[in-house]
Amino acid sequence: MILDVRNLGVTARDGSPLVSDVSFRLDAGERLSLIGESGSGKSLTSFAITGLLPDGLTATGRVELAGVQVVGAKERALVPLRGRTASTVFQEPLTALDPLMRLGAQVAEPLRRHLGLRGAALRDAVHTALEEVRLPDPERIARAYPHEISGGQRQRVAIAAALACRPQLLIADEPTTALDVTVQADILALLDSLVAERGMALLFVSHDLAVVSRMTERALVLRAGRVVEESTIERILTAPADPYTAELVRSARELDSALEVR
Ligand SMILES: Nc1ncnc2c1ncn2[C@@H]1O[C@H](COP(=O)(O)OP(=O)(O)OP(=O)(O)O)[C@@H](O)[C@H]1O
Repeated sequence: MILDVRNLGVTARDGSPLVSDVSFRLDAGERLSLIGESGSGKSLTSFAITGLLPDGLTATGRVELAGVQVVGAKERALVPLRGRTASTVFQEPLTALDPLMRLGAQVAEPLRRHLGLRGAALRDAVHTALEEVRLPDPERIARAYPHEISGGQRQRVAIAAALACRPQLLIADEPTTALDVTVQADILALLDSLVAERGMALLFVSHDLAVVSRMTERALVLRAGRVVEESTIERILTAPADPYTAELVRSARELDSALEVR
């Protein structure tokens, strides 16, 4: 098992609960989505897995990542896991990328830190990482700054950096929400094939049922920081057990049919 989350809680500075009693497991190579409306606790749950909660928030319960208990761990114990055991791809690639640093140097950073690569070996590994996310002209991209390439290309670079050290778990937090729809489909296809080729586990965070059904077969539905349902996507779409899930499905279908009549 790569990830075992048991009774995870996240509390705010004033003690109010933001996430409560969330439990799930992921085996090596397994995929799961976290779905729910805005504010339901999807991102906080995914941040807690690598110990990256925003300042002032506290996690309780257990998160075992490749056997390491993350909740309460010292930062020193978590740094070797991030980018190596588990990596996160965020909604907005600019949060992961430094605007003032050449893209090649940013992809190089995890390769240097975790794998100790230097010189020509490092350059080759950066080139390979950029090629693997199907970026044309990796040499040019490596020399460019984030603002010099498109949003879709930036997300590809962020994915290259996240996957450069071959993590066992990829956490994708709304990875296509900030992108144009046409680019969205390409990025989803890329993630899907990389996860499959490398046998990675995937935790896919999204509010969009259409996107989720493209990426995973199972989902955990969150509402107000609690799990309301864990089921196959098929079951969620056809026979949602919880009234809230039914509502999510209904509004997704409404959106769909609104598009069809145009
Ligand atoms: N740094 C913070 N301090 C206090 N409350 C926070 C903080 N970050 C998030 N929250 C609150 O925690 C709850 C869960 O937030 P979270 O970001 O996990 O939701 P989400 O389901 O990912 O939604 P979205 O898709 O909008 O990001 C929300 O009510 C949010 O306002």
